[in-house]
Amino acid sequence: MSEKYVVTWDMFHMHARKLSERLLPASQWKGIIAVSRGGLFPAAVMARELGLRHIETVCIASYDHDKQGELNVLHRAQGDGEGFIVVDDLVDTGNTARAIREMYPKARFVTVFAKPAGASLVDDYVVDIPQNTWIEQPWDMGICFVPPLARK
Ligand SMILES: O=P(O)(O)OC[C@H]1O[C@H](OP(=O)(O)OP(=O)(O)O)[C@H](O)[C@@H]1O
Ligand SMILES: Nc1nc2[nH]cnc2c(=O)[nH]1
Ligand SMILES: [Mg+2]
Repeated sequence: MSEKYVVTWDMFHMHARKLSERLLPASQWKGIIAVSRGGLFPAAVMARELGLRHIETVCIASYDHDKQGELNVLHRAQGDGEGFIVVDDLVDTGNTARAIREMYPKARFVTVFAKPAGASLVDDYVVDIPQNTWIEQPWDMGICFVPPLARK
């Protein structure tokens, strides 16, 4: 990926709240299925905003840092997703989203960020990101010292 898009906690929170707003009224949902691990972050914000307390997970591993391998489903919430919101932090190639759609055909599947290759696979998302751009999520970063420009 040639470009980088840095996401702060504040911005992530704001986007996740916006996504929640579009899922009103909350009474139509039984709960949330978070695509772990990335989806756990928006799921927590959405659960709070929508007053939902039934949270399930589908645990998928595929990326080793920025290289994607085979999808490995370690755990999956039961059912076809009816009445549930399935949330992931982002859709990139769409490989994860395709697997999720097959597992939960009746769920509403949403993400915070979407790149063009996967955008059509989700029912809704908040932020468009170019395909050549790596999204640096706040939970993968830390605050660190930056040396002054005029360092001796
Ligand atoms: O559209 P794709 O190309 O499939 O990529 C999207 C997936 O990649 C990341 O998860 P990852 O597999 O890195 O695991 P993590 O959520 O545990 O960090 C992200 O959270 C999505 O789930
Ligand atoms: N953090 C992060 N994980 C990803 N998994 C697939 N694409 C991305 C991305 O752009 N950023
Ligand atoms: Mg993920």
